[in-house]
Amino acid sequence: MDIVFRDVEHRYQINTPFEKRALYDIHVDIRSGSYVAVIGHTGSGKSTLLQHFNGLLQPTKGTAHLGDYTIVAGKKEKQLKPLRKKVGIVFQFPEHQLFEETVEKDICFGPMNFGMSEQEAKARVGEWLALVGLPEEVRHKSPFALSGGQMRRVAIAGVLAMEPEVLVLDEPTAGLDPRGRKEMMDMFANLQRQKKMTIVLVTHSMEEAARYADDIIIMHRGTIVRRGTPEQIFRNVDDLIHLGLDVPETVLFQRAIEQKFGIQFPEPCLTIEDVERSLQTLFTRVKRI
Ligand SMILES: Nc1ncnc2c1ncn2[C@@H]1O[C@H](COP(=O)(O)OP(=O)(O)OP(=O)(O)O)[C@@H](O)[C@H]1O
Repeated sequence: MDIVFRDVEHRYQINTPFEKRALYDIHVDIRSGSYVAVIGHTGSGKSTLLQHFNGLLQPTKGTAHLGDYTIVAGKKEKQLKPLRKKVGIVFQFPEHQLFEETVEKDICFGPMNFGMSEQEAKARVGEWLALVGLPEEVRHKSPFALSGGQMRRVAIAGVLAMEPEVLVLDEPTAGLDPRGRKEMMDMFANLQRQKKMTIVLVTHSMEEAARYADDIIIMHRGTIVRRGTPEQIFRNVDDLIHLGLDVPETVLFQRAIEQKFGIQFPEPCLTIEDVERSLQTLFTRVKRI
């Protein structure tokens, strides 16, 4: 399903002394099957934006087209249950929302709530555990007996069990160690490829955005200020620094070497593998001379 926002604004606590405008005139298209990273400072409106993707929040101005749904400001859309199934949101620290006695019960909760029989849900638990890289043995354990990373995988399996078309991830790797982060990010990349899911990733990690996304949105004070491929976004280092954002270390390395030696790398270095390839090409050229 495509997501298309036209002039979407969101104000919290409207008509109260605490009224706060968190989104201004958002105009955005997210194509089905794409992998979009949303980056921006704390308070720039990322979480507010993504809660509009399944109607948890509704625009206070403008229109949100979410697949077959059109949510128009001022007309409270009530029949959103099917949309919630199509767009799965994994909130920050999703493991805090686990509550059942066993992993199996926790994972089955969502699909059963959406009408799947207990028998079918239980029969598919093994498949959902495999999707998030957990062994069958954890099925009958208490989720609270697992490690933090495993608990997070259980929570994610519960969202995947609803077979969403769009998976929205709000800082899914926060608090994980580097290895856990990489495993989790690779898992989402595989899901996007295998299941043709759309992924919207909110992250503070420029490295994650550069490596995994094919499209980047930068938010600043409730608006979208930049949009482009990782190559387009990270080409403009000064612009990112001006916006107060980090730049991947590999991009800074490339820039420092290019400036110091007056050379140009053959390709933008968004990942360590890009650096390796570029250096190999450069050294081969030097050897020939
Ligand atoms: N329930 C609320 N009531 C009032 N204001 C809110 C509410 N939730 C968020 N805000 C405000 O809206 C603005 C955008 O917040 P939001 O959480 O969307 O930003 P964010 O970019 O996701 O931040 P973070 O990276 O810290 O999660 C902030 O100024 C925030 O204080």
